[in-house]
Amino acid sequence: MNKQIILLPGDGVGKEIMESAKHVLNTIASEFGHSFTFHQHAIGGEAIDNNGTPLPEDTINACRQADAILLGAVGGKKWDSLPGHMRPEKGLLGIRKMLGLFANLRPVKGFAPLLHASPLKEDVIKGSDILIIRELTGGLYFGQPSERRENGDAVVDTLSYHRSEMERIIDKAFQSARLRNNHLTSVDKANVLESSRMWREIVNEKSKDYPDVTVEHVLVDAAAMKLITQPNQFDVIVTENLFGDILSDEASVLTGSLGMLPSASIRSDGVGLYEPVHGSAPDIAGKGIANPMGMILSAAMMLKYSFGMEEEAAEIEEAVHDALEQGYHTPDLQIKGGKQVTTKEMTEIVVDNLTTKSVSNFICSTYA
Ligand SMILES: NC(=O)C1=CN([C@@H]2O[C@H](COP(=O)(O)OP(=O)(O)OC[C@H]3O[C@@H](n4cnc5c(N)ncnc54)[C@H](O)[C@@H]3O)[C@@H](O)[C@H]2O)C=CC1
Ligand SMILES: CC(C)CC(=O)C(=O)O
Ligand SMILES: [Mg+2]
Repeated sequence: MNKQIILLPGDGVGKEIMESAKHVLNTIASEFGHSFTFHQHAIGGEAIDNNGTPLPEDTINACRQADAILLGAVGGKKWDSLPGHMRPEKGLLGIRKMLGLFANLRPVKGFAPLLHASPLKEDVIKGSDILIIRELTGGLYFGQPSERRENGDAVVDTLSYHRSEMERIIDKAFQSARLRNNHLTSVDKANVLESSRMWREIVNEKSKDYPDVTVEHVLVDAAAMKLITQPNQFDVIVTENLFGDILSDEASVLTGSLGMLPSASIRSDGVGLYEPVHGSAPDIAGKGIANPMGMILSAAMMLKYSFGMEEEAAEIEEAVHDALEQGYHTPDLQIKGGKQVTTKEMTEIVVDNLTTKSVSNFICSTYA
């Protein structure tokens, strides 16, 4: 199966961890007999420097024709004083919007070997397995006007949603809950925001179409607290853009590091952009120590959601699990003992686990 994959490494650690994803995907291709063709394009700060815009035309065109897109991260201090429309983050927001990638799936499932890597108590996080579904192309990040007024002394950002934008993400969340444990938590701020009251109404309307799914409404401030005190209470969480952005970084604490979390940004026809949840991590960029797991697991999500390669995705997840079980970890994971490794070393260990696994599978199937 030949697949055209667009790579958008972006800025900071984005470039370092994209190499990891490529290496893992090349290994999967040779182990499973697939062909992945990579096309690299600029986005974010790098694109501002080279093309004068965070989202060049040729990047947009390439993404439109791709089978799937992998993105590292964008942003950095160098571009922080640019006007809003010229910032690196606008490139990422722009590609999400242009491709209509309205559903951002952020699974938060700790790997057993990392239970003790979280600052939270083991018995609190044990067994937690959450899917955060974040609306990705509406709300405060896109609403207009968004501007300074009165010579800079006043400011407005706009939180705007159309009913249809809420309906499609809420439907997606109910469908996802059906494939898991049939429990949906809708997070909003309906005690204050009109947009949240409309969101809540739609969740209640839609719940009639999914009578097998239990629904709970939780206000976002309480949800932030419950996420780290009773994470086992959650199955699928659905929420709007800003709340989902914040809650997913918070939820990463359950897994030991923000560097562990992958995500898929998809639309209904399976086209998707896959990226780790974290940003360009300027504080560690260039040191070769970024945790590549969130990026590698994003590549696994790509195989599963865009290419239907479930077995290949599962092999990557197992190789990641095995690397952690063998005691390897990048410095962001606060683990006593074990073996601290660099981004490149961690990637090689995952690749080794993948190839060893295939060899032992081959031996098993040949001599069974
Ligand atoms: N999707 C994207 O491209 C995102 C981009 N950003 C941008 O990234 C830049 C930095 O933002 P921050 O607030 O610092 O968030 P960040 O997510 O880049 O970093 C937060 C903390 O997590 C650590 N971290 C993140 N990824 C890691 C990894 N793979 N391995 C080890 N440690 C990791 C960083 O070292 C830092 O201490 C900003 O310009 C921001 O706009 C932020 C979030 C998402
Ligand atoms: C545009 C991004 C920088 C927003 C973000 O933090 C994210 O999508 O996780
Ligand atoms: Mg974020």
